[in-house]
Amino acid sequence: MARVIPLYHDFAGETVLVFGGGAVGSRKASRFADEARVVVVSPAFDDRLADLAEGDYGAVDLVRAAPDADAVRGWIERVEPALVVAATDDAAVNAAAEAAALDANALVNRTDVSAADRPGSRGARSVVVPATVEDDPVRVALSTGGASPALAKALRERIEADIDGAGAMAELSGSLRAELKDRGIAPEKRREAIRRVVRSEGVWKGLQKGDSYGRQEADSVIEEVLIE
Ligand SMILES: C[C@@]1(CC(=O)O)c2cc3[nH]c(cc4nc(cc5[nH]c(cc(n2)[C@H]1CCC(=O)O)[C@@](C)(CC(=O)O)[C@@H]5CCC(=O)O)C(CC(=O)O)=C4CCC(=O)O)c(CCC(=O)O)c3CC(=O)O
Ligand SMILES: NC(=O)C1=CN([C@@H]2O[C@H](COP(=O)(O)OP(=O)(O)OC[C@H]3O[C@@H](n4cnc5c(N)ncnc54)[C@H](O)[C@@H]3O)[C@@H](O)[C@H]2O)C=CC1
Repeated sequence: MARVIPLYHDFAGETVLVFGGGAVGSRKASRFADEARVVVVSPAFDDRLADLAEGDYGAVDLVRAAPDADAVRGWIERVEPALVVAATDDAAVNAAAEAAALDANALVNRTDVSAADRPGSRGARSVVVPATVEDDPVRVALSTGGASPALAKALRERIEADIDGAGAMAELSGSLRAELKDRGIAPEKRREAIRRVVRSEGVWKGLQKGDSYGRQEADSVIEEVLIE
């Protein structure tokens, strides 16, 4: 089975080009609409895509066309995407989109190929879209190596509850880290203080009540570390 490593990409100012406007193409388009300009090329569009184009998720361009395997290359050259998503129900078109994307130095997400169909390396620019959980600025990416997307979804739903409040914890511990540095606290003490804050049940519970409660709890955890 292909081993894949999760990396995080910044697509601001970039374009994601999706071939295929069905159930899968529209899920991918909505996934990327907050992160990038999205163009969907397809002869027909899922209802969800029409809602997305009208909604406030950012502008998704819907282009009505059914390029054949030869014509997808021209679309990629014109649109210059950072990522191509091959999500049509035509395997030859998806394969052509993958090849043309790689030739154009773009990333490619092939939605119709399982890990079992890809023995050996898939190449570093052939990417898997993980299930993601977000509590800004915290992001969890989850993959089953392509073995079971349904499991990726189920695990994502479990983790959603686990990381509730992680965004606030990231903000709080990030600013405490800067403050301890400014106060000239020695590096080892600083690290120990932050390590204890992010593991403190009291701070997590405090953050659920509000940022200032979390802050108070964190301050007492830190004072304990500093007098040790
Ligand atoms: C390889 C990969 C390529 C890629 O698309 O990137 C891929 C491929 C395929 N998916 C298939 C099926 C389903 N995919 C989902 C759902 C998701 N699929 C996603 C990713 C991936 N899917 C990549 C691997 C991810 C990993 O490593 O785990 C998620 C995580 C992200 C996203 O797509 O946004 C998103 C959940 C998002 C969320 O909810 O958080 C469901 C569940 C549902 O719809 O309820 C089903 C039906 C149940 C099932 O079959 O498991 C099929 C069979 C098609 C057929 O029937 O022939 C193939 C093709 C094949 O395997 O051959
Ligand atoms: N990655 C994933 O999570 C999943 C992947 N799949 C695979 O993804 C593919 C698409 O699945 P669905 O969206 O459910 O199928 P679908 O049939 O709902 O959508 C396919 C879309 O591709 C469009 N299309 C056909 N020819 C085209 C062309 N030449 N250029 C551009 N668009 C074209 C169709 O008009 C349609 O809108 C299938 O091959 C399936 O095996 C299926 C389920 C989940």
